[in-house]
Amino acid sequence: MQPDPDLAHTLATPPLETRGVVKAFGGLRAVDGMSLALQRGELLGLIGPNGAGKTTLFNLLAGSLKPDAGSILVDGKDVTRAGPETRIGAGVGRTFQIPRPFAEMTVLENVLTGAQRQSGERAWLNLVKPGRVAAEERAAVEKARGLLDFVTLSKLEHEPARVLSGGQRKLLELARILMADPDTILLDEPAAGVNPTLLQFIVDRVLELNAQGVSILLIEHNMDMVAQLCSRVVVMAGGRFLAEGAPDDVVRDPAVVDAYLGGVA
Ligand SMILES: Nc1ncnc2c1ncn2[C@@H]1O[C@H](COP(=O)(O)OP(=O)(O)OP(=O)(O)O)[C@@H](O)[C@H]1O
Repeated sequence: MQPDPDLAHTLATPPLETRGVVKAFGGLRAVDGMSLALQRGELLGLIGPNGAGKTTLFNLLAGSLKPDAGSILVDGKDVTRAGPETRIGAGVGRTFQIPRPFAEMTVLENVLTGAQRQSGERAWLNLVKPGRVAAEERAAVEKARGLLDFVTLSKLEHEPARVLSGGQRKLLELARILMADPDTILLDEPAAGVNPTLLQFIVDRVLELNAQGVSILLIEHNMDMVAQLCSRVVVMAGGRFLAEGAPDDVVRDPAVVDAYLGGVA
């Protein structure tokens, strides 16, 4: 059988890439010419000391910030000027270091907010084709329930999100972004503030998503978790690329050790 050139091209194109991206806040270059490519199906770690620019880079990748220079590509297409909705539509999902669910909405309703725009939001269609809208809503609820099952929050579906612990909020957020069927996920510190049992569960879910083919970029300070999940990590310091390699190797790299001790700023 002949190899499919389109498929080969798709597989070789990084799902997410930055080229020379710069973002300054006043005089501070939080991200300073950063280039990075996530490979398809990869689970890549992004580490670096506090203030290295990791979260700012995530905000640029997710479209909530626009870079001052450089470009951002999703599946090889330039999305530098596109907003967050377009990035979600292009298959990029993002979680936050501190998730903020809608506290008074139920757990199930929170997951449903991750669904992409549906016919029901178009009032005219609701009037002329109410059956189609109702069927879409039923399908969305079914999908949301399946995702709550995946993150083991099913028993809490009718509870308001405010009752959830910090770790459960992270799982809820994961379920919410999965509603949009992302090909690529940006995970911002999934381990922070999570108890060890839940942490292992989150690790397992992340591995399962990756095994299903989802490409993942992970910011994490917990190096045990990074070592469990990632075969490659990129180190940022002072807004710039500092090093990359296997987790065990980069933590021994003198430049990386120096950056964590405050040598690079
Ligand atoms: N909105 C903003 N306005 C001004 N400065 C900002 C803003 N966001 C981030 N910064 C600054 O940019 C730098 C990079 O911050 P960023 O949060 O991206 O780092 P980080 O690597 O994610 O750090 P941490 O590991 O502590 O979360 C820091 O000096 C921070 O104070």
